[in-house]
Amino acid sequence: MKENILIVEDEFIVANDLRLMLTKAGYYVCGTAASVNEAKKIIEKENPTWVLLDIFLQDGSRGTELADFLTARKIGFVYISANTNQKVLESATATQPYGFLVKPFRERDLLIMLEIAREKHSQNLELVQQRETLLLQQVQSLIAAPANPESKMVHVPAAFQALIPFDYMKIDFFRHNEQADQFNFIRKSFGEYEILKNSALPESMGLTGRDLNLSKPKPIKGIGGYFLNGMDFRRSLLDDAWDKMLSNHFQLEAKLSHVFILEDKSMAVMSFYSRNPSEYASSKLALLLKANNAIVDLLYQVSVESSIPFVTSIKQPVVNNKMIEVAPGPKAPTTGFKDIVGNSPELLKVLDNILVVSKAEISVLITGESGTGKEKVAHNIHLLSARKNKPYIVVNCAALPHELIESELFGHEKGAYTGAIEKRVGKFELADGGTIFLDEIGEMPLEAQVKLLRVLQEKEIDHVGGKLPVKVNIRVIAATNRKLEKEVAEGRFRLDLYYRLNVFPISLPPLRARKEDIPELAAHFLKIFAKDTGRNVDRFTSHALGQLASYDWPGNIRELGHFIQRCMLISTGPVIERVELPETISEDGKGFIKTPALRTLEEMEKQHIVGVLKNCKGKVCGPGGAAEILDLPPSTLNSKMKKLGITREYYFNV
Ligand SMILES: Nc1ncnc2c1ncn2[C@@H]1O[C@H](COP(=O)(O)OP(=O)(O)OP(=O)(O)O)[C@@H](O)[C@H]1O
Repeated sequence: MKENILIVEDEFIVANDLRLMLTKAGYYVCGTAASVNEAKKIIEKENPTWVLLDIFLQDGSRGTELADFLTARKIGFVYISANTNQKVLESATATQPYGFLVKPFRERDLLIMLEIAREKHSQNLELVQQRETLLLQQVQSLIAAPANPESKMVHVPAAFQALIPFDYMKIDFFRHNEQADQFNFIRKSFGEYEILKNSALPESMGLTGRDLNLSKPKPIKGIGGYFLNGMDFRRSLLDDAWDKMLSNHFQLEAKLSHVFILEDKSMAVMSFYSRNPSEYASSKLALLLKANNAIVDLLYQVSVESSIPFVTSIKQPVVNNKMIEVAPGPKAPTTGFKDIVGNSPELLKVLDNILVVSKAEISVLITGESGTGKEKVAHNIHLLSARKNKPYIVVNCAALPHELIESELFGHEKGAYTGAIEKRVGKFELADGGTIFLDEIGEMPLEAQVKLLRVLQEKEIDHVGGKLPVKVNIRVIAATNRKLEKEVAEGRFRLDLYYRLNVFPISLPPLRARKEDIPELAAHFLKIFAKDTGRNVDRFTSHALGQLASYDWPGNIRELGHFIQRCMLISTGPVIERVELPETISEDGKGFIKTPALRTLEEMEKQHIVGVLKNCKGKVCGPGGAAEILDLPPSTLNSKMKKLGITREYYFNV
């Protein structure tokens, strides 16, 4: 069946050009609208598969205004605009389109974008479906849990966290439009919240009764929900003293709020707040709406059956999570993560994402500097997925010899080329039924990228020298420490492959952006190495921990791990009192600051490689590259650099 496209474009010539290109390519154009209102009428009548949306329309309406209308109907849309102003781009991106085409464009760009959008749309529908199911399951299992209302309340935030991310959440219960109870949930670590009831939160912020009277939460004006991101949220604070107080205290930048009418006609408002200024979107409100009945039942249960007396006075005693008896609610997801340590908000966000995406079958692209834990994240996604009992195959694309890459990935037949004396099963076939993790995907040569694209599209591989394609059932997780958008722009990475892999991006923060995780990581590594070596070293002094936290760790967690291993080996007692920090890049980025520590062979090797890389202006392989000068195969140099934690920061821009 032909795909049905609506064009929302007020410039006749552009609209006509689009119509001609699309018709020629086999699409059916069901209409052209010059305004948002006109578009809505056509959409109701024609139910298009796709809408191409201009952003600024002459009647003053904006294409972005249609986004919610289309999302609610599960219709995919892509923007076509001449305006690439960052603010416009940001507001368009917040509506989660399937693509963005900048005018003027070529016919080919339009068609490729539509093809990618189609793929993304179908994967997105799967993700939406999976999120809806997950939220419903979590809320329903909480309703069914044999626990008292207070205990259930303790588990409410964890049921929502991964689906509607927040740093702080509150539930206000209203009776006869008067506030009856308020529960505040402050995220502390994965699956752990501080819960403060009524006046306990403002009191904990040091506010007095007078402040509180001035900043009471606003009464409910209407039903339904809304969200405010970034500037819109900040503007709303001008006439919402309560939110202003909260946002100042917790550095909040976005809010999503929804009113639920309970069985006895009382009301409950769930409000989620995030430090991320673009956290919320209509898709998250839609999620709450989908689970509306279950959420209403849950909120009714915890409000009506609550044995906590309704509090009208700010003098009521504090009720926090330590005082509420905790009974078994839905299974806490915390237990599922293997070898991941840390509690910083940045890491918690990553864990939320792992939880959500592990249940879907879609591709994941993990980005982050070297040593930030990309492989750990990929492995955890596999372990939490339905494929957990099937193979998990790791391929380091940087270490594959260029001439053998296809045979390594896809396998070869006996005699396919000189030296192919045996048939070889490739990594994709080994991963059949399970997950393949393509590490350092940015290093994959263009020819192999074409083949990979085919595997993703057709779900089949061709053996080198083989006659027939072989079906494979695999989930692909890819990772890179490169900026793939830059690689695409410079022609080293295929745009279509990028879009296919980037269905669900997870970005890992560098260690310097989450220094609060350093003490926990340090203790974690110490424990592991003490066990491995049988040495009795089990603590750092706070001075040593302070030293560790003061360093930027360009090699991230891997470098920290190696360093702690060395500290342990040279320590003479059970406590590491102070550390000699590794060499670091000087502020001008040009040289090392020397520390008086005696160098290990590894450090010498590292310094030598960095020196050569600097001389080669960062060129690793090819003529005049570091590998040639060091007389090493590029794959060996790459793995040495990885092992020694040599990242681009060490040798670039010098
Ligand atoms: N959150 C974490 N908690 C504990 N250990 C971690 C964590 N993240 C990473 N590590 C450890 O740090 C090291 C590097 O992690 P990993 O190999 O996953 O990083 P990477 O980003 O894939 O690196 P590269 O880009 O070089 O391939 C490993 O030893 C891993 O066990």
